[in-house]
Amino acid sequence: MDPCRRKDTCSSANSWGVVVSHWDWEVAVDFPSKTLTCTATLDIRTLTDGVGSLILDCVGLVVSEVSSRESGESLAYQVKQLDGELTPCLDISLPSTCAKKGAELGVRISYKTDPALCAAVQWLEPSQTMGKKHPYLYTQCQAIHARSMLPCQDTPSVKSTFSAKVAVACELVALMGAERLGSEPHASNPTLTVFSFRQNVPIPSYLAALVVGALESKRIGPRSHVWCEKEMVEKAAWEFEETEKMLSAAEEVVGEYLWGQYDILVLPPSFAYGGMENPCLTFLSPSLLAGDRSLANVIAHELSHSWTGNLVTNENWEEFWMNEGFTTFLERRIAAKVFNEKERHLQASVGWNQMEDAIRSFEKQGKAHYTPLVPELKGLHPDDVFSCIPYEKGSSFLFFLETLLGGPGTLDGFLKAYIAKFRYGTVTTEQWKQFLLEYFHKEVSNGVLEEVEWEKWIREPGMPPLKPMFDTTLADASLALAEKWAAVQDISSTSQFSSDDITNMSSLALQYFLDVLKTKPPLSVQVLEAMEKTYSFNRTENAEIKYRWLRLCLRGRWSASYPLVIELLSKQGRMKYIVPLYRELCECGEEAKAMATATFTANEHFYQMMAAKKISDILKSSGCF
Ligand SMILES: CC/C=C\C/C=C\C[C@@H](O)/C=C/C=C/C=C\[C@@H](O)CCCC(=O)O
Ligand SMILES: [Zn+2]
Repeated sequence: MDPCRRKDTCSSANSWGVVVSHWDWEVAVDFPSKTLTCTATLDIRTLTDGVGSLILDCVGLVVSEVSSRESGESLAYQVKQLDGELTPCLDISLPSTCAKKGAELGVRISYKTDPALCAAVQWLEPSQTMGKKHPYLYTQCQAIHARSMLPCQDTPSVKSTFSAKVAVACELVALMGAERLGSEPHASNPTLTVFSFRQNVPIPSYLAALVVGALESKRIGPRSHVWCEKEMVEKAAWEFEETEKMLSAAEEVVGEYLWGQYDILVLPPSFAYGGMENPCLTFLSPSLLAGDRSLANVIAHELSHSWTGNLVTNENWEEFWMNEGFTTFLERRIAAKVFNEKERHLQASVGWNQMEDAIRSFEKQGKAHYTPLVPELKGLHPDDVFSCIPYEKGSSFLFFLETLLGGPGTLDGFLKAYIAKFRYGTVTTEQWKQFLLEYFHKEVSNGVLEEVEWEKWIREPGMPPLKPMFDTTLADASLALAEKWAAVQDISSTSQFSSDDITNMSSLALQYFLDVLKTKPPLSVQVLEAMEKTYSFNRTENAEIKYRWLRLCLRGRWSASYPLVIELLSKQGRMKYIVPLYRELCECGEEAKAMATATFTANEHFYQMMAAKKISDILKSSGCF
């Protein structure tokens, strides 16, 4: 093993000795049994002499046969759990023809997924869809769930191309994060249609993505469609109409878009994330459909991953900020181009406050070791460590470097060169730093970067060593208003407020306002009532505002807000909202805890598996069960 190459602590694969360069996937989707019946043929190549086996990550896969594509011979295999590894693996004995470095083989694996263990796939009943007639499934593989639907080297350090054929009932449509090659009737079963796909850009396993449902599409740009159930198509097409503008802005900064199509899929509300950057087909939560395009920055974020993350990929999950910090930075460079520089600064300020909240929350839970930009993950599941910290600390770090190097836009040339150098491969913080220091060698010799406390930014837990100078023009009014509300002593003084206070505030400025209030002592029930009367936050359609508002209500123990919290928790599976709301609800006393438990029990199967696990952990640690 290359001693400079750090082992991915989240994968058992022997990818130091053998790599999968392409996988071909044949899938039959069976809704009644909630299983995928598959054959995966992996093209492997040995990297050293004497590799006797292919070790793949594998969770709950019921393997029926493994054979060589070339000879048809069966290959011996064993599913086992290696000491110190997070999940089981499939150990396949390789034939003697693979003994030498550079040997190639097609390894064919027939298997079924296990509905109880397949965290990658969410199966929805027709009743859980908008149309109510057809079932639906979608996948979420990041960080390490691909192994529950595909035996693979489930580490971002390995990238492969793939091809796939997916058989589904005739009335359904299958899509993957790939080029769509078309569909045809199944050769022997007239009730099935087979959809074909190909991804020619090598991708890590976490970007494998599949969706099946009664999907329709509408074109929203020269290289973009929006896909969803037909009931939502028009609304989604309007909300995300500015996609092409954002794509073009990104291309100005980081170079040509290399993936062909950039489509968007709007999922049912159980989807646990705001968005997922699946190649060629971004997956989005319907919580972004605010009706006023105010949450479309998530599109800027997801499409930015087409460069930072999907082309240049974090080498392992400890390096997650190489995906997310860079993407958040690029997302905001797009905001500066499409809107203006001040908007970019407001986004960064809101992000900074979110990061502070996440860091304080981990510290309170005794998990400060989750807060460095590059945390140590040995023995930890990436889902547990996930937060906005790599996004915001990472983006703030880049922002700070940009300030030292000359201000807005001065990193753009560097970013383009960085993408060109590392594209189709992976990267570590150390490689990035070396490349940055070489690229800016003149500035370095002039001492411009001398004040950077690299180790503090990169390795130390807690808040970064300094806060970059964000312009506060668009935040000032929110801050002043929050200070006024926080200062209310006598309820009669709330007559100074009126709905005009917020008429000219953007959705983001309102988020800033509510975030500042969250850092203050809890508002009293009377003050919360007055605020509701003045601003009608209970009725907002904007999910970012709603969840912030409800958190304030819970902190103020306003029991009249509990039904609204329960309603959100029952309709929405996005973890960014439901995890903090469950946590806060559990702090509101025994009655609220009972409500939280009942809500979870009723919705456990609506939530994605990892979301359900996270919430169940919160309830357990709160003594709910
Ligand atoms: C340093 C952290 C270590 C590992 C984390 C890696 C992966 C975490 C895993 O839980 C998956 C994350 C998937 C994220 C997908 C999309 C996000 O960008 C959405 C952000 C939250 C939201 O807006 O809803
Ligand atoms: Zn992202």
